[in-house]
Amino acid sequence: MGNPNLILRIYGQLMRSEIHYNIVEIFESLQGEGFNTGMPSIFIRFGKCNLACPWCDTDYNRFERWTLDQIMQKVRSYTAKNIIITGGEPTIQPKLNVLLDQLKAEGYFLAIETNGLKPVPPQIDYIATSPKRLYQHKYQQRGIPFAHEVRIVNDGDILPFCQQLEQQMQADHYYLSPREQQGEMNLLDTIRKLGELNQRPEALSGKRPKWQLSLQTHKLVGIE
Ligand SMILES: Nc1nc2[nH]cc(C(=O)O)c2c(=O)[nH]1
Ligand code: SF4
Ligand SMILES: [Mg+2]
Repeated sequence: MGNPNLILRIYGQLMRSEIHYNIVEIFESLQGEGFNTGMPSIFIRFGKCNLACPWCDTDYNRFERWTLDQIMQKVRSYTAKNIIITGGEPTIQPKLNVLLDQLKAEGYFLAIETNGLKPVPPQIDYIATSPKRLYQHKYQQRGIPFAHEVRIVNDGDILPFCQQLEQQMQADHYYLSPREQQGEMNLLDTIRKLGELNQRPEALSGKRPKWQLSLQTHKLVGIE
């Protein structure tokens, strides 16, 4: 009879080589947004999304099928130790756990960019979430309860949504970002709204968080 451990290992490897992921792109760049702006990072961008925001900047339905080993080889060819799992919406990717286990086993720090409607896998070290005002009703029903940072895009009458999120989501940092549409950024309107949020008596007295500006700096400087 063969060695049962060896058989299990070979079986495990065969199973893993069968797993495919929907990948839009994998690249190395600097985190462009939020608290970790400037951090060298490997971006793994998954296909598909459970929302359809009109100003979305990602062609998330243009993806290819990659095996776990293909992803790992690409990741190992870069130098950064921070991985940003993004999309599309990465939390709806089947078998994400298997890939995250492998990345963790190889010592990577795992950050995620999620719209915050689905639970975040436990392997993730850093959660950045960008809930969407247009789907406000979904966040009232469900939504993750904690994130390291919340980033809201200023796409209209955003203040009630910001206040809703402060109540329902605990976070270390709260950011408002301008919306970019057809190359136009509503920056003046965004800083005015930051002022409104931060001059509320509850914010001034520390009972409500302070909101800060987050820009997509990678677009401003023309990197990926
Ligand atoms: N440089 C850079 N930083 C980013 N942070 C979040 C990104 C995203 O598309 O999720 C992104 C991106 O696409 N590029
Ligand atoms: S949640 Fe993000 S990826 Fe999905 S449609 Fe909205 S902006 Fe695009
Ligand atoms: Mg992007």
